[in-house]
Amino acid sequence: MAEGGLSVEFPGSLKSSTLPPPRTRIFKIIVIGDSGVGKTCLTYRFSAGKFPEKTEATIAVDFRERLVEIDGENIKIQLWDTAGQERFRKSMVQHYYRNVHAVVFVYDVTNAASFRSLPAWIEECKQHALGTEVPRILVGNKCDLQDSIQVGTDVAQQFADAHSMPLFETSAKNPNGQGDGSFGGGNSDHVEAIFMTVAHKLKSQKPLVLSQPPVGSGGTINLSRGMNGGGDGARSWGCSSC
Ligand SMILES: Nc1nc2c(ncn2[C@@H]2O[C@H](COP(=O)(O)OP(=O)(O)OP(=O)(O)O)[C@@H](O)[C@H]2O)c(=O)[nH]1
Ligand SMILES: [Mg+2]
Repeated sequence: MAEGGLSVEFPGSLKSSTLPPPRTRIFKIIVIGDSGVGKTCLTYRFSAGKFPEKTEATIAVDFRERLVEIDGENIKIQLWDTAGQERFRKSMVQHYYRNVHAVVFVYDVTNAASFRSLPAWIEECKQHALGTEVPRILVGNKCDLQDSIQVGTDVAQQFADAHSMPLFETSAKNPNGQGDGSFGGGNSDHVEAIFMTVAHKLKSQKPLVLSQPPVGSGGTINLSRGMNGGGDGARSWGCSSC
């Protein structure tokens, strides 16, 4: 048997064929929001399992990936960590929004201006033909800075409801809520739970049409929703604010 493959005998045939290993679906999730809200830290936290010691403003985009298994299926979660600064975004914006499966909007709970910017980020998505059929979530980051909070949960929840998005409040730095237990879901890794929730949502969406990767694409699979797919809107997948 070829490595990683599966050898099968077809009835009536003397030849055996080698099937490729099962394909790994890729979910492309873009993470957007003002500069400094913590997009790089959140995506790094999910992919590397820790808070980065030092970050610099992202230029254009960084990719972070993690392979997860959901209900026995291998899924690659591909996070597109985009630049918040306009001057670093210009050349790449078109690429961010191509074949996106989900959008994560991030604001900083200690920075009201980053919350006020959210309508502009939502508008940018609309302009790139991303409608409500694409799952979207709202993340308020830096909840560990309890003494500096400028955006309360109530106002954030109202905004999330108005835009049919689940709200998560978390901290890339202290994702377990250690210290005060007021956020973060006990002992579980909250940042992990956020991205896994999105992946579960994407996996449950039906129908998903797998298209063959172009020759030489290195096995990348494009997913597109069928005509009737994803029509339930974000609200139907529940609010997980915490
Ligand atoms: N206290 C605290 N600081 C955080 C948290 N997340 C990020 N930071 C800090 O916020 C600053 C900006 O974080 P980044 O992740 O680089 O921000 P960004 O959104 O990627 O910024 P751009 O790349 O410019 O768009 C860094 O100094 C981080 O250490 C958090 O949850 N808590
Ligand atoms: Mg960044």
